[in-house]
Amino acid sequence: MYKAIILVGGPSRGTRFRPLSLNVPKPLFPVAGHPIIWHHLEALSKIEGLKEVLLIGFYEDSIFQRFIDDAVREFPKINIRYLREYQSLGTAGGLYHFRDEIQRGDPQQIFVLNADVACSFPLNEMMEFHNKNQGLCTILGTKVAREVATRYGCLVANPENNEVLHYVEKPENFISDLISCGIYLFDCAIFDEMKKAMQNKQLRVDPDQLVDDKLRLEQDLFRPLAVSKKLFVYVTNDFWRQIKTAGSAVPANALYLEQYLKTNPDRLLKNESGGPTIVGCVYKHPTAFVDPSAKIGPNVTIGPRAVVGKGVRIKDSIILDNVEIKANSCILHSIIGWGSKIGTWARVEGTPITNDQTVITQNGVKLQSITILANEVMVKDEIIIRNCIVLPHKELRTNCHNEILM
Ligand SMILES: Nc1nc2c(ncn2[C@@H]2O[C@H](COP(=O)(O)OP(=O)(O)O[C@H]3O[C@H](CO)[C@@H](O)[C@H](O)[C@@H]3O)[C@@H](O)[C@H]2O)c(=O)[nH]1
Repeated sequence: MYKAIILVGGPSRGTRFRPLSLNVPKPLFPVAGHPIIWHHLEALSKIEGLKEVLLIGFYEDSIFQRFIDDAVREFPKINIRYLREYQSLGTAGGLYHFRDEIQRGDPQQIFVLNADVACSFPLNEMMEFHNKNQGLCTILGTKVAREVATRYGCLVANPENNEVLHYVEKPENFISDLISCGIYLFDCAIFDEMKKAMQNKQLRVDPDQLVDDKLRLEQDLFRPLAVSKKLFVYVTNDFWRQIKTAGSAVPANALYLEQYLKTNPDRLLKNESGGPTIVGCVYKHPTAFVDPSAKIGPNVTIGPRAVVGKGVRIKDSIILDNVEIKANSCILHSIIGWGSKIGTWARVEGTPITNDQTVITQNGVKLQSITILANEVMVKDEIIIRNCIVLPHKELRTNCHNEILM
């Protein structure tokens, strides 16, 4: 029997996801028509013998209830629960705190998944790899561009057997382009290692060292595991990316839509006579309406009850619930928030992003990125909004470029 944990974090961690996280906790933000962590559940549901998924975080208890109610109907073989940390305990702190709950029923192995990633989740392959070596933990790893590697947990592995020789979390200088995807498979003996790590932390009396009560997988567990030759990496060449900023939901959307094309093409819109023109991968919620004269795609998700008018063009964007886009408007590289209204002949445009930007402004200037309208924003007829982040309930009557509109 197997179990899985999704580390969902808490409200204080979603700040880079603003303004969208003002409306919905980041793990529940819809990407490719489903909450971010629904994709984790879908992947976990394909593991034979996986009985329980625990969401661990420090959000209020009620936050995940509706999602869980829907998910248990959709994935009936999995028991899904939320366990709340009384405060942020760190990436291993919650696991350690709830260790009895996690080990109840004696699971053979436990998957631990960061919530804020989009991935093909090659979990069965990880498991096969894990069972062939002598490790306590297998990390899913991937190669990234050298210039961004230091933003992640970096690994140096033995090319013969993929044993991790060296692990450094977000090193100051480049050590490797092989990084941790934040997806792990553990044997239950990891809890003994956590106990040791916790004791070491409590014993540490170096006054110069900033001691807090958090236990972190990356800093407190992986280093000693690498030293004792119990840490391995399974390297994937399939898709993976972080979802940190609000804008990064758009490229994540593209990855999942392209995956649908391979695995569930029926989830995507097709070109049909009398229907809108579809370019590439497009997901539309069944309750949304798109006028047949509109041209949509590639990489577009249209949420529940959205209405897309005549002659509208949408590309590389996420349109959320209850949005109305009036005739002949153009939406490119943008996220249009819940209940927003775009007038006729308007243009809302951002810039496509490649690697996730970690900052929004530089020297007081808004960097080129995805344009984001929060909820209930109104863009008047013929207005152009380019490279902006717009906070909730704004009414935009003049053209705006490169601004954060509060
Ligand atoms: N339950 C809980 N979850 C937490 C806590 N702190 C963080 N998390 C969750 O743990 C995950 C990692 O978050 P961060 O601590 O912000 O780390 P990071 O910058 O995303 O880096 C991590 O992920 C990278 C891959 O995306 C890794 O490369 C890196 O090594 C590290 O694991 C996220 O899903 C976050 O919600 C906590 O105190 N409690």
